[in-house]
Amino acid sequence: MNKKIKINQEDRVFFETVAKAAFANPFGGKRDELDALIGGVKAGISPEKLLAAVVGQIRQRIIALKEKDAANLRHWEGEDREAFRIVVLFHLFHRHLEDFDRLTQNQLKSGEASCPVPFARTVLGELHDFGFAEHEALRFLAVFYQLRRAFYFIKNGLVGNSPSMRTLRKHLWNCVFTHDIRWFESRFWDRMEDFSVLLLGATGTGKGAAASAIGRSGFIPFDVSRNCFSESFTRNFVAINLSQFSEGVLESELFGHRKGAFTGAMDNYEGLFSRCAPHGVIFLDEIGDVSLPVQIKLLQVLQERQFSPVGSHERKRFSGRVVAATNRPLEELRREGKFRDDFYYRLCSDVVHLPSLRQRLQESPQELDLLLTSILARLAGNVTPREQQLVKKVLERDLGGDYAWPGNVRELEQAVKRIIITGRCQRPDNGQSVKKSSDLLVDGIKEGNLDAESLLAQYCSMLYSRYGTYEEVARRMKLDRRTVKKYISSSDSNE
Ligand SMILES: Nc1ncnc2c1ncn2[C@@H]1O[C@H](COP(=O)(O)OP(=O)(O)OP(=O)(O)O)[C@@H](O)[C@H]1O
Repeated sequence: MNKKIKINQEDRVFFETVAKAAFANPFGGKRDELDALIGGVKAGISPEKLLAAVVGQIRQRIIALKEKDAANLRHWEGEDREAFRIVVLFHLFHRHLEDFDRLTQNQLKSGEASCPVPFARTVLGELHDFGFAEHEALRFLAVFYQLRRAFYFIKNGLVGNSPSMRTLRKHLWNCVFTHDIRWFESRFWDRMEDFSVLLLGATGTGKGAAASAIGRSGFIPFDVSRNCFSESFTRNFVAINLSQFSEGVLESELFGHRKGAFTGAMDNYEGLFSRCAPHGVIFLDEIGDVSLPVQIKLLQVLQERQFSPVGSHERKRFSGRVVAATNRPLEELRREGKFRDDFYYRLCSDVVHLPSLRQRLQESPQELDLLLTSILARLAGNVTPREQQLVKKVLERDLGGDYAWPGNVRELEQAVKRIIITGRCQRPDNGQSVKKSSDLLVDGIKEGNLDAESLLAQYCSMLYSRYGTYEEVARRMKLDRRTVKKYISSSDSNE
């Protein structure tokens, strides 16, 4: 008969602390404190030293258990078994952090084809030696990869350390793993598809970046026969900007069509829902711009998990997750009957609010430095602190410290590009631009050289620079918002 191990009080306290750390949100405030307790070091030391201390402490306990021939699940029972199981998982995950990071980076470079996982056999072998069944070992290998990937993309995809950004990261982590990772591990690891996420926030606040972090962090099973994960995470995220398509084209883009379904349908076409991998994420951007008939079709997909390509009765299954975003006031649209309540409730298992850049800068002046470092690194490779300070000074000189950044991070990116090219950036002046666009319009009318399209486009632009939103222009002109947006974009590109 197997001997059963009982842990002493000191080990029990240690194991409990490890369990708390294992289940804590890594973007929450508590995790570092718990790691410091496990590692027996002071909080606030560098992340690398903290990790080394944690791994070292746990390794010592595991070695001691191995010496007593007790480092296998079969020797444990009840609560002690659960505590030992968590310590082993925590230990193995942290031992292979660098392997998983390398895999993520390789996968980013190689794109669509899933990369080989040279260390997979080692991890599976270690899990087996600690007493995990084969199917559990395979699942934990996939969960380890998912945890590390999610950490990577949530940390690096969204720059900023203000309190509202920290809250956002914590929230995104919960979108991927639920608020209690124990639930995730035991029940939801392959069932997150039923939890749609709605991202709300002004233009340029990073809704696309947040969606991509969630989309690249899904569970992907490991395929032993190919020694790789069944999909590349780059294939697991497919995005569409719904406001770019007219209603007819949009249905084909989403659901695909069959050859001959309409004039011009020369071949079968696979839509976005067919292209989404089984555990993948579809990002429906600008969901607030979608017409009521398309809302009904999307609602059906979310409810029944089935859809038909245009011109076909074939029922296809969709087993991915939906993340949607809009910068439009959904409450207002719902009140006006332009956004269906049933569709809204299907979309919002979780609603994530993206903070404005203005709020972030008010909370933490350091935010601007962090964003500038990241934007400049993306545009110019490594820049010196002095060069970064020059850019910052121009921003302050030309825009002033109180600038509201209505276009948020996207506007900041454009301002930095302008500074690189021209050495300055301009504060948009509504008064001047109204005059400029109205002058252009009047000149065109006087000269009699405007066709109907340009007349409408310039008038829309003039109203837009006066009132600032597509909605208001659409209301005044009694036009649909999408049409207004199209006219304004065409007028901007002709300037
Ligand atoms: N926190 C952030 N850190 C780094 N880059 C960011 C952040 N937020 C936004 N960006 C960058 O700003 C640009 C705009 O972001 P994104 O497209 O995600 O905004 P959005 O909220 O989806 O805008 P829209 O509503 O207009 O579609 C992108 O280049 C993105 O990488």
